[in-house]
Amino acid sequence: MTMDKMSIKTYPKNDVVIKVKNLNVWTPEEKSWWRRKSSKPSVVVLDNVSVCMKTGEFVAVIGPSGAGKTTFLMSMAGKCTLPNSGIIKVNGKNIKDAQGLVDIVPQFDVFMDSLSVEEHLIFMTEMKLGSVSKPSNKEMLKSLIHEFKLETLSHSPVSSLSGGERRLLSLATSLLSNPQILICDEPTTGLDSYNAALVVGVLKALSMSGKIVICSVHQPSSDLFKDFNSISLMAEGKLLFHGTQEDCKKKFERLNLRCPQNYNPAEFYIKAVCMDLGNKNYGLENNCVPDEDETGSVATQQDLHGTQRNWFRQVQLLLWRSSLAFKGNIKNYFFQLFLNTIISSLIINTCYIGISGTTQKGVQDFRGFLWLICSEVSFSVSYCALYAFESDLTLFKREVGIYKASSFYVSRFLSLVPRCIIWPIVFVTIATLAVDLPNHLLTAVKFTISLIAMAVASTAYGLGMGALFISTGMMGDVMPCADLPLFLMSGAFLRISSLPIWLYPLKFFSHFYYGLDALSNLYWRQIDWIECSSNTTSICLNNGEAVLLENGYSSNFILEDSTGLLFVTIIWSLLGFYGLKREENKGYAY
Ligand SMILES: Nc1ncnc2c1ncn2[C@@H]1O[C@H](COP(=O)(O)OP(=O)(O)OP(=O)(O)O)[C@@H](O)[C@H]1O
Repeated sequence: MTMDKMSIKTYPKNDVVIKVKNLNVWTPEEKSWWRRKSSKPSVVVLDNVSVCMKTGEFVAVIGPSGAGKTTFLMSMAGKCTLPNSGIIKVNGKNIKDAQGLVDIVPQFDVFMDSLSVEEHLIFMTEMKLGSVSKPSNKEMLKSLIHEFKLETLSHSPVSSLSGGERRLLSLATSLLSNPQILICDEPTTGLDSYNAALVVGVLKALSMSGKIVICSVHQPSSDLFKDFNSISLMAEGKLLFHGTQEDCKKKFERLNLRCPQNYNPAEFYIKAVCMDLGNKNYGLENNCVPDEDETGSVATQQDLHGTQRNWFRQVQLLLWRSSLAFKGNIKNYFFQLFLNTIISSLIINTCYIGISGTTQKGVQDFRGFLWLICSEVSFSVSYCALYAFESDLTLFKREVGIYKASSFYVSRFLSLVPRCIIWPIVFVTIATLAVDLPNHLLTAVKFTISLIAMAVASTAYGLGMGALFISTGMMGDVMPCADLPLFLMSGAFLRISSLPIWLYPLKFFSHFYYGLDALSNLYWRQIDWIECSSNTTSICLNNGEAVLLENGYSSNFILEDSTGLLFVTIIWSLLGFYGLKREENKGYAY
C-alpha cells in the first residue's frame, strides 16, 4: 500500500489550529522524608515553548534524545503527568475543553492481546462512539478496517500482528473518534523501511485530509523525512525552530550551516543543534504565535474525560471484553480448576475418608476438615484475584478517560464471580463425598452456599490487596503477612475466646472467621451426641454445641456471618478501588 493509493475516507474538512504559549514543564523536586534537603532537584523538561500549528500540517518533531519531544507531544495531547504551566488552545478553546479534538498514538502499542483485531475495534467503537449497530458507527468502523488494510487480519489475535500492523491498528483506534489533531510518538521506531513508509503514508494522507498530524521521529530516512511539510526542532527542552522544510534549510544556510548533498537533513539539523547549542540563535520561525492576552492552561489527563458511555454499559462492555479474553484462555482456566479444586479436594477426601464428628477423635479431625475446605477455597480465589489487575495495569492507564475506574473495578470483580461459584461447588461435592455428614445432601448444599459467600469476600480481599500494591508489585509479599492474623482469627488454631481483648476487633475483618463459623455451626449443630469414653481423664465434649462453645463461635451465626462477609467485601472493595483510583491519578502510561 502506498501513500497515493491510500485514501483515508474523510471526515469533514474543518480548519483547526493548535496554539501553545509559554509552555513550561518540569520534574517535581523530591525530598527525603528524614532530611529537609532535596534528594532530587527539579529539572526543566520544556523551557518556554510557544508554537502554532495549522490544518494540513504534517509536523516532524526532531531533536536529540532527551530533548523533550515526548513531553511536548504529551502536553499537546493534554496527557502530561509532570508539573507544568502555560497555555494550550485548540481552535481558541482551552485544551481541556477540546475533548475529542486531539488524540495521541503513543510509542508503545498496548492492547488486550488475546482479542482479535475486529473484537478490539468493536470494543473501542462501542466505548468511544456508541453502538456498532448504528449505521454511522458501522460505516466508520468498516471504512477504517478497509483504509488500514486490516480486513485480512480482522480475525487474527492482536498478539499475532507484526509491529507495523499493530501501529496501523493503534492509528485506526485513535481515528475512530475522528480527532482533528493526531499526535504520534515515534510512529516509525522499530519498523522496517516498508512498514515505516506505510505508516508515514497513512499519516500524510490524514494531514492532507485536513487534520494536523504531529509526529516525533528518530532518525527518519531522507525519503520519509521529505514527506513532512513542517519541522519542529528541539534541544534541551527548547523549541529552536518551527516552520517548513524550506525555511529550516534557509535558516541554517544563513548561519553558514549547509546540509551536504546526499546527507540526511534531519540528521544534519540534529547534529548541528547538538554541537552548536548555545552558540547560535536559531530563532523561532513561527507565523502565528498566540496573542499576548490569551489565558488558559495546560490540561492534565484527568481533565480530558470525553463523553463516556453510561456506567452500566461500560461495565457490560468491559465484561464482554474480559469474556473474550477468557475464551482465548479457557484451557488455563480448566487446568486451574483441575489443580485447585479437583486434585486438592481429592487429596482431602482421601485423607479424611470415613471421619465423623461423633467420636472424640473425630472432633479434632472434623475441625481440621472444615478448616481445610474453608482455607482451600479462600486461598485459591483470593490469590487468583490478587494478580487480576497486574497484567492489565498499562492497558487501564492507556484507556483512562474512555471508561471510569469504578466500572473497570466492578467488571473485574464480576468477571471473577463465576469462579466463586464453581470452585466451592466442585470442592464441596468431591471433598464431602467420603465424610460422614448428617443430612448429607442438604448439609453439603448449605456448606456450598456459605463457601460461595466466603469466596466472594475472599475475591474482594485479593482484588483489594492487588490494587493497593499494584505499582510496587509487592502484593505477593504483603498478602501472606495479612493472611496470618486473618486466619488466626478463624478459631481453627486459637480459641477465639482466648484472644487478647485488643485483638478481638480483628476477627470482624476475617473472612476466614465468618466462613469457618458458618461451616462449624452448620455441622456441629446437627451433632447431638458425641461419644465419651468412660476412662478418659480429659474434659469430654459430649455434643456439637459444646464444640461450638469451646471454639467461641457465634450463636446467631446466619445473621452475623452474612453481614460480616458483606462488610468484609465492601471494605476490601473500597480499599481496592482507592488503590486503582490512585493508579489512574498517576496519569497516562506512555
Ligand atoms: N516523568 C518524568 N520524571 C522525570 N524526568 C522525566 C520524566 N519525563 C521526562 N523526563 C525527563 O525529561 C527529559 C525529556 O524527556 P522526553 O522523553 O520528553 O525526551 P525525548 O526527546 O522524547 O527523548 P527520546 O528521544 O530519547 O525519547 C529527559 O531528560 C527525561 O529524563
